[in-house]
Amino acid sequence: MTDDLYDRVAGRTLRELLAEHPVAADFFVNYNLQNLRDDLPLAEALDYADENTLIDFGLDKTTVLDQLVLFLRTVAEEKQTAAVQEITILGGRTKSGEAEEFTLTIQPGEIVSIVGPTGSGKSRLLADIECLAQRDTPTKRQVLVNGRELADEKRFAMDGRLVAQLSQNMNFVMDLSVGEFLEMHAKSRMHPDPAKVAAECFAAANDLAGEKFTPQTKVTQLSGGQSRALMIADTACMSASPIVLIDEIENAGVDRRQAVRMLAKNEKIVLISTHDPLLALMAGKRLVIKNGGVHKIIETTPEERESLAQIERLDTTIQSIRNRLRSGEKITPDTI
Ligand SMILES: Nc1ncnc2c1ncn2[C@@H]1O[C@H](COP(=O)(O)OP(=O)(O)OP(=O)(O)O)[C@@H](O)[C@H]1O
Repeated sequence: MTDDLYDRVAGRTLRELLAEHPVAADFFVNYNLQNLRDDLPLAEALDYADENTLIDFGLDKTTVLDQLVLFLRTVAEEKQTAAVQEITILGGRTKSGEAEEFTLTIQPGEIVSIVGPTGSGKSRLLADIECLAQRDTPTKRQVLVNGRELADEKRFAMDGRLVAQLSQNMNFVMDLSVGEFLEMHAKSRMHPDPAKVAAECFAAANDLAGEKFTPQTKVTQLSGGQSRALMIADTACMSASPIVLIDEIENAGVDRRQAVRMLAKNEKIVLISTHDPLLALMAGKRLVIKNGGVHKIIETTPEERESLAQIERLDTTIQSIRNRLRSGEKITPDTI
C-alpha cells in the first residue's frame, strides 16, 4: 500500500503518532508492540521489533504499517458516521404529482414505522433514505443529515456506511462458521477485542433466533430466520451505520420485537416498513403512506401502548398455534 497516509504514518515516531492519534495506543497493545522505540520513525523502529512477535500475528514490518493505516482509517470513518445527530426527511410528490407536505426529523434511538396498503410506497420511502435522496428520485424527496444538504461527493462517500438495510432474504456466499464470520467482521471493524464482541454478538443472535445454533454452525447452513437473526445482531453490535432500515421482517423466524429493541438500544435511527401491528405500534411514530406520499404522521398514544400488551398476547397465541401446526399437532377450539 503506497499512499499519503501510509507515508505519513511510516515517517512519524511512535511518540508523534500517539500525540496525534491517542487511539492508536490500542493498536500497538493488541499486537504486543507497546514497547516499540518511540524516538525513531515507525518504519525504522519496526526494524528493532521482536520478529517473533510479528510472526505470531502473521505480520511483517510492511503489513504492520498496512494494518495501522487501515485501523486509523476505520476509526476516522467511524467518527464521521457516529456524528449523525439527526436525519430530516423533506416531502416531495405523491404518485399523482401532488405536493407531499411533511418534514420529519428523526434522532438516534428513535423507532419510526411505515404503514400503508400494498404498493402505496413504503419501500420507496426506505429507498429514498438509503440513497440519501436529494430530490433526484421519483418521489423528489430530500434527506438532510444534521440539518444539512449533502453534496454528491459527501453523499457517495458516505454511501453504504451511513445506512444498513435489513431485508427478508439474506444469503451468505462464504463457507465460514458463525464464530469465524463474526470474528472476521469484528477484526475488519478493528474492534479492540474481536473475540469478545463476536461472542456477545453470537449470544444476541441466538437470543433472537427461533431455532438455536452454535458458533460452529456454517453460515451457509443457517435457516432463513437464523441468518436474519445473525445479521440483525451483527448490525446492532458491530456495524457503525447509524441508520437501520428494515423492510418487513414479519414471519422472519426471529423475535422481531426484541430485534427492533436491540437496534434502538444501540442508538440507531430505526425505520421499519411493516404490515405487522406489533411492530407498527412499538414505534414512537408511524408514517401512513397513501398513493406514494406520507399522508399522516401519528405519534403512538398511551392508549395504543396499552393495547400493545393485548396485541402481544394475541400474537403469542398465534405463534403457539403456528408451532403446534409445525410439530404436526391438530388445532381444536380449546387450543385457542
Ligand atoms: N411518490 C411516488 N412517485 C412515484 N412513484 C412512486 C412514489 N411512491 C412510490 N412509487 C412507486 O410505486 C411502486 C410501489 O411502491 P413500493 O414498492 O414502495 O410499495 P410498498 O408500499 O412497499 O408495497 P408492499 O407493501 O407491497 O411491499 C414502486 O414502483 C415505487 O417506486
